[in-house]
Amino acid sequence: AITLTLAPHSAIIKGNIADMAPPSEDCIAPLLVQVLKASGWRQEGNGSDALGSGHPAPETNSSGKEWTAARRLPQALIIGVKKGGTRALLEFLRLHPDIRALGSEPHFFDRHYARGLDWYRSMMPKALDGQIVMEKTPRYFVTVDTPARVHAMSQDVKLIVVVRDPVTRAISDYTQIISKTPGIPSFESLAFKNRTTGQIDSLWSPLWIGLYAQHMERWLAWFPRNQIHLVSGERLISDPAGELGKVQDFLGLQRIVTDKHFYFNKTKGFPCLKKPEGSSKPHCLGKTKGRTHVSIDPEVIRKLRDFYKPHNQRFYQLAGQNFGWH
Ligand SMILES: Nc1ncnc2c1ncn2[C@@H]1O[C@H](COP(=O)(O)OS(=O)(=O)O)[C@@H](OP(=O)(O)O)[C@H]1O
Repeated sequence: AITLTLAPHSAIIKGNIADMAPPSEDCIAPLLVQVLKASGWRQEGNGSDALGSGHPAPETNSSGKEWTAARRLPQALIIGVKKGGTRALLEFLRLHPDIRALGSEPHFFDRHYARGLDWYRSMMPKALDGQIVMEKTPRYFVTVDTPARVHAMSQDVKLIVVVRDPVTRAISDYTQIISKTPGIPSFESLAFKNRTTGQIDSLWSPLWIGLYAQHMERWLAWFPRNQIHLVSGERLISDPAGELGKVQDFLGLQRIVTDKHFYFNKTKGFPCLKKPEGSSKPHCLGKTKGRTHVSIDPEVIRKLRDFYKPHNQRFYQLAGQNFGWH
């Protein structure tokens, strides 16, 4: 819980709201958040959210509105895709004062579902009334049971998917895999069932994850299209503020994260934050984000592009937009 020490002029907050003339309670909740922020209160949850001590009963005023931060289940999830740019999106969204995001990936719906919703809630950062709680676990997008499980938690949850050219995504994925397990077979030998006939192994995880239409259809069996927002991984790099603007609209938030927050770091080759949350120094994502990919035979890339063409077309139709992957 947060202890409030407020100047006398803010005694309004301690009083009985119901007894008071305007400003109305609805005006005061955001006001309180502003007061808290102005007084240096920071959001927690920079990736170190440990298994919490449960969720304390939040204090309420006479009208039942919560004044202290409490742990709540997420109202928005970044469900994928792996290597799409999910970390960048989450870190950029954290700049928004109305978002409280868990820094680590909880993998609740795919790995830890048996621990139950109370466990999941206890993992979340504390949030004030009106703030949106969210987390990202890119594997959710491709795990078969996840849409039904997410739906069982909330029918209204907002879902975000960052998608990226599946060929580039697969190479990015493999680059990470080989960095963790050096000596594994080459990309080429894993991507093909038979290199001579050119038959592709679509069940190899780095390729299978890129079958976006197939995964999207599973989500659409549980959630309406307008509850799923697609972010272009390519535009998240070329125009982060533009993509962030659309995500904030989707979440029903004011556009507070704008081009003022980003600069393009030429050395890194990616957009970075001028001032990330809780810091005054510019900040780029870590070394594992935006790394040099293993080089792949151009002929293999051409074959993969041919393979994905019909899948991408089907995905564009489901998405109602063309992501321009050729
Ligand atoms: N601003 C910024 N800085 C650095 N990297 C950025 C940024 N925006 C998007 N990206 C792209 O994010 C890719 C990693 O995606 P994810 O964070 O989804 O990866 S993971 O699934 O969590 O491992 C990562 O993939 P690689 O380039 O293959 O490393 C980046 O291309």
